[in-house]
Amino acid sequence: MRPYVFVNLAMSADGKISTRERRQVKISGADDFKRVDEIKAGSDGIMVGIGTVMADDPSLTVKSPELKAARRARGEDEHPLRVVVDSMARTSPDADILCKGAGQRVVAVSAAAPAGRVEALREKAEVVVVGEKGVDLTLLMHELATRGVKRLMVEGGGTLIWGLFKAGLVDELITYIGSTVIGGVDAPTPADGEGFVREDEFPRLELAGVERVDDGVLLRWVVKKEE
Ligand SMILES: NC(=O)c1ccc[n+]([C@@H]2O[C@H](COP(=O)([O-])OP(=O)(O)OC[C@H]3O[C@@H](n4cnc5c(N)ncnc54)[C@H](O)[C@@H]3O)[C@@H](O)[C@H]2O)c1
Ligand SMILES: Nc1nc(=O)c(N)c(NC[C@H](O)[C@H](O)[C@H](O)COP(=O)(O)O)[nH]1
Repeated sequence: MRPYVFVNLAMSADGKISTRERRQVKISGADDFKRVDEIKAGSDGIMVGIGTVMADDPSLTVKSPELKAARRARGEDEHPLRVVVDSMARTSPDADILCKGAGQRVVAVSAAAPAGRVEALREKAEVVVVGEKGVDLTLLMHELATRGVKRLMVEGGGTLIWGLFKAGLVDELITYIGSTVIGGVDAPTPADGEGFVREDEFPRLELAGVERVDDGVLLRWVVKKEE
């Protein structure tokens, strides 16, 4: 049992999700940011890796007052459960994702995480220990499902997204391609990590949607399940 997992990201026309210095770049236009807020508000959980927390310090909160009111009217927290995948418990207890906005947080760590840092995080979030060195994403998904997460939005970054594909945990990939060029051989891309090598490892996608949004293109793929 696991949540339905959909990845939502923005990348430049040349396939980068931020600069080589991992500084966040505004790739989405106003309409796409509005769309992102809507799908965030329709999710039970939203997940990022520690690399994204260190680079962007995102709060991952729902921005629209109407969408927050609608969540409250459904008896839900204003913001989805926020999840950080963070093997070594490097998330700062002062991070926006742990401090901004009401709602539940889970920080997923590995058994190798230093006890002191884990304890410091317990003040601000539920800490879930899954995995020996890295976070066991399959076990984490089961943990999130037991907490009522049915629809999980994954924002990134590239290392986490590849890890989720590698574990066969992605159901849908939504990519916004914005009208800018970032460049940089070391700039992050939507799927970083080790990467697949053999063609028979490549996840196969079925194109489910193509839409012009702002000055870019929104592509939606459904991940084909292994026969
Ligand atoms: N444009 C976008 O839509 C978008 C969205 C999110 C992040 N970003 C960018 O992505 C960059 C961060 O990406 P990143 O790759 O450095 O870090 P990340 O956010 O993907 O976090 C990866 C880290 O998570 C931890 N982790 C633990 N278990 C793991 C597992 N099983 N699989 C994978 N990771 C695991 C590891 O410490 C790993 O280094 C930033 O520059 C940020 O701006 C862009
Ligand atoms: N959809 C999208 N378009 C972009 O142009 C861009 N740069 C991101 N980047 C993802 C980033 O990690 C978080 O979405 C923001 O950091 C949100 O942060 P807040 O919740 O507003 O604090 N995402």
